[in-house]
Amino acid sequence: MKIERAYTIVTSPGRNFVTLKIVTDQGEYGIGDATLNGREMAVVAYLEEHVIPTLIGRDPQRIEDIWHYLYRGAYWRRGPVTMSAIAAVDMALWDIKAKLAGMPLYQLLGGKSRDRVMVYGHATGRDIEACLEEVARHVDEGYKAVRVQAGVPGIASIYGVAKKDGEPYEPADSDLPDEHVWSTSKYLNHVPKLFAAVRERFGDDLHVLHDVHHRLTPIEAARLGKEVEPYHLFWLEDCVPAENQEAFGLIRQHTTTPLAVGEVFNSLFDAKALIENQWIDYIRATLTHAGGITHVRRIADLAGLYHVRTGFHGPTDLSPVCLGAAIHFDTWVPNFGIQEYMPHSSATDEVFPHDYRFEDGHFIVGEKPGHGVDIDEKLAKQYPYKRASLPVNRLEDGTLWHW
Ligand SMILES: O=C(O)C(=O)C[C@H](O)[C@H](O)CO
Ligand SMILES: [Mg+2]
Repeated sequence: MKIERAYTIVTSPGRNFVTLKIVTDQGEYGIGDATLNGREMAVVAYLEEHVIPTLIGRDPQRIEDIWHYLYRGAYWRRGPVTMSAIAAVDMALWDIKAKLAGMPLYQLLGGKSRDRVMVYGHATGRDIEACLEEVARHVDEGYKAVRVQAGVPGIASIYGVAKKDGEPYEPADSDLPDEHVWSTSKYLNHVPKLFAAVRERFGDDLHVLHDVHHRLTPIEAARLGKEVEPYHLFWLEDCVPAENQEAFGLIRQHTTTPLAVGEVFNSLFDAKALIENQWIDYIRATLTHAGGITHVRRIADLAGLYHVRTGFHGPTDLSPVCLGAAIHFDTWVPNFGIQEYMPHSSATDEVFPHDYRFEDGHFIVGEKPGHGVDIDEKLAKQYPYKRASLPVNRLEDGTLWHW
């Protein structure tokens, strides 16, 4: 069996997605998600110019060999563009292999470790009351875990809060980057009130999560972690930028609030020290940005040695292909933690038919051979690409800060 064709499909049913399709000479095909929010066309160029030509004629069953050919063979290793391209190839090849085996992907990985996969939804509001209403809606819809993000008085536009209450949050909302203004002190003085209000209204059993989105220094994160301990968060995410993994060691000395990090990671080496020193509790690197199933499986295995659990990134800027494959992975992986879930638009779900389903705060994995997600190429063509950029963030004095 040989790879006969491979090509990228760029579609934008409300937001941009990049999908790689690999077709064998026996007619079987697989698809992978190659979406890198705000940098989509960089991955398309890398795939079309430097990856796809090297795939033609290869045996699609040799997943591990192809992975190393694209990783070691690239010379310029790692990085979000390279690893998203490798991930898309890897996801498509696992899809093909599972289809050839006539089994759902989770069976190929090792079978079910659980019957359903707990998710967390996104409750956002321009103020605490609006956010509580969104929490209530999620609880009514059966969610057992909710991420809470609310506006902060004195900060005009903040990460994770939709422009209009009740609308989904879409960060890539302009052709060129919007500029937001940030105040750490206003945020730190306000956000503990959000968690107090959630616990007051919804009690102790609801899993509550929060995303700081890389904006604090280690000692500020230590202060926040300590202050929110009475509200026993499920996790505090991306509390500091994680290039310097040791920073989490300082935070860890001050607080028992569980820490999650890694949605921007693209290889095991971004997380190795964090995991081996048990500086974190959840690793967020997911299939599309961290080299696919072949590599993320290794991250999860290392994490499992150190009581670190998976908590895959899962916003609407990862396509249903990534989500579908992730649910198979989540169903298998022994050290599963939780799966992020921002429902895609109905237009997106039409372009990407899938067999996973949401039920009572959990995902139920599908039983179709492969990862269970397809792409309607004819429909995809109706949604042309339009550049969309993530914002940048400045402090009140104009310093370019972390977004
Ligand atoms: O879903 C999350 O936790 C995020 O932080 C979302 C990111 O801002 C988003 O994926 C960037 O494209
Ligand atoms: Mg995040």
